[in-house]
Amino acid sequence: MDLHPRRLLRTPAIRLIEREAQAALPPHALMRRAAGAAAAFIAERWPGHRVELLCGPGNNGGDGFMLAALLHQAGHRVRVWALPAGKRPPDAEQAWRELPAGLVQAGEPDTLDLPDPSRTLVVDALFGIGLSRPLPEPAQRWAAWAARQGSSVLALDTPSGLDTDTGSAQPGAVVAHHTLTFIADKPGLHTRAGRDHAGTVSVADLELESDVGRHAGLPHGGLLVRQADCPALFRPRRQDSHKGSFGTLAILAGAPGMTGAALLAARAALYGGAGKILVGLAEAAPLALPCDPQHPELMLRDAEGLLDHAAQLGVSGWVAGCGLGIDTGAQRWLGRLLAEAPASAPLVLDADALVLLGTLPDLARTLAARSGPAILTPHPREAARMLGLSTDDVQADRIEAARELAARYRAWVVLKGAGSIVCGPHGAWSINDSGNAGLATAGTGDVLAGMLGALLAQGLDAGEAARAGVWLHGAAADDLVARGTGPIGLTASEIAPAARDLRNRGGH
Ligand SMILES: NC(=O)C1=CN([C@@H]2O[C@H](COP(=O)(O)OP(=O)(O)OC[C@H]3O[C@@H](n4cnc5c(N)ncnc54)[C@H](OP(=O)(O)O)[C@@H]3O)[C@@H](O)[C@H]2O)[C@@H](O)CC1
Ligand SMILES: [K+]
Repeated sequence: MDLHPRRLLRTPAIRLIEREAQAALPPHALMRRAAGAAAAFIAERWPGHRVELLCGPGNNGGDGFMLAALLHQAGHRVRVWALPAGKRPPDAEQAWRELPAGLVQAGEPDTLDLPDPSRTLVVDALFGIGLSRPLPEPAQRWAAWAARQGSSVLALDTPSGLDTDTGSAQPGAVVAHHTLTFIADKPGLHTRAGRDHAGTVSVADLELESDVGRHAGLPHGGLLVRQADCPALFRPRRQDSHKGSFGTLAILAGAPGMTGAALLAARAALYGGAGKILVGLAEAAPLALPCDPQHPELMLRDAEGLLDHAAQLGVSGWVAGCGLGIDTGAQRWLGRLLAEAPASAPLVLDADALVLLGTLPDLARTLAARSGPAILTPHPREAARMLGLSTDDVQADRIEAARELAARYRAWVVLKGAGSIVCGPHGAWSINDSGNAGLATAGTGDVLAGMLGALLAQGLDAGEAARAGVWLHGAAADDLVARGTGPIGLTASEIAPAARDLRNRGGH
């Protein structure tokens, strides 16, 4: 069930595969496979548990009925709570008819308390990918009841009320600890509210793996980024190497009062393995801070001086924007960077650089016309400003927002937030699987930008660097949380050393 690579499919692709399979297979075969996979999943993880099944009016409810029959046969104590249904679809109707007598309960579960919650599993089979309206009552009440009981909650296909394409959750949507999703994994289980509602996601491919492969193309197919997708992070270094082997990264950042942003990015690049790091602070020489006392390895310059001498200094990659400011100086320096940096030097553009790109069409045109690769790292508000949308519009479909930005700027885009989206200039998208709420603190974006710059300087191509950098950033935060350093009070400065340790250890 732990498929690799983990493909993510949006509903049109899932529905297409479902239709083709329905046409090729005997009636009800697909639902039998779904229920069989769920029964095996439960037998392995919750042997001997009582099972409370909450079943809806459509085929998701049908999965629940078939599962109830299988669990009953296997000796579990099973109760079925069914939402009122008009005319059920044929598969669900068949499953309803096959239910052994005595399993369906009269009344509603939320009038009861479970006698032995730790030995009970609640299965959410209320709604799946067919829910096109707000989650109705009493489903919302049943979802709240399930959460109150303290039992494990397993969602079939998706937590009811969660949009598997976008990760938007309806009010009252089920919060599951585990989701067993059918045919293929789905993007909405991993981004936005999906991360809070779906819990651990496993896939039952219903023996349709090759069909998934055929329908996994754009625009509806993407990938989940996990450790196994980032081998470049863990490649051993050759003994026969020197600092020139790992690139010279230049960082244009840190207006007066924002020097910290520049240092966070630069230190992250250092821990990220860049060979040499130059920081061009957004101020006139002489610098207020000539050296980073904590990391004297970093070479501090003024922005203008760094741009003037970049070629002689052998700069092989750039990060720009962290605390850069948006005044005329910042505009000029970013303009120079976009026009002068050779195509061989990839760029990471973050924070104020994105504000400037969104407000100055000349800069945007210069970027789109560049032949060298660039990675843009907006959070949803920055993405909204660049697209002329509201933040809610961006969040309503994060994948499409990332695709639109990537196409517009002909760049790689990392749309940050729970389940960051990584999208290439031709629209190929993936969703990062690592990270936690501890990252919602000042400076973590600067750290990500520095880490991405370091990976580019070490020769990863832009797509590989974007996926691996975002995964590493989140995975380091996950490691810190596992050690008790967060999520509350996790600081941005702690991420880069944790990421270094993780890489040298060979991963989780
Ligand atoms: N995809 C696959 O390959 C496989 C799919 N399988 C399973 O089927 C699931 C999709 O099933 P599904 O399309 O039937 O929709 P489902 O998500 O169950 O629920 C929405 C339905 O409820 C109806 N509805 C009625 N009253 C309503 C009310 N008051 N409030 C809201 N809705 C109400 C609603 O009617 P509508 O809004 O369209 O009028 C709609 O028809 C899928 O997730 C998976 O679990 C597996 O069996 C095997 C392989
Ligand atoms: K469900």
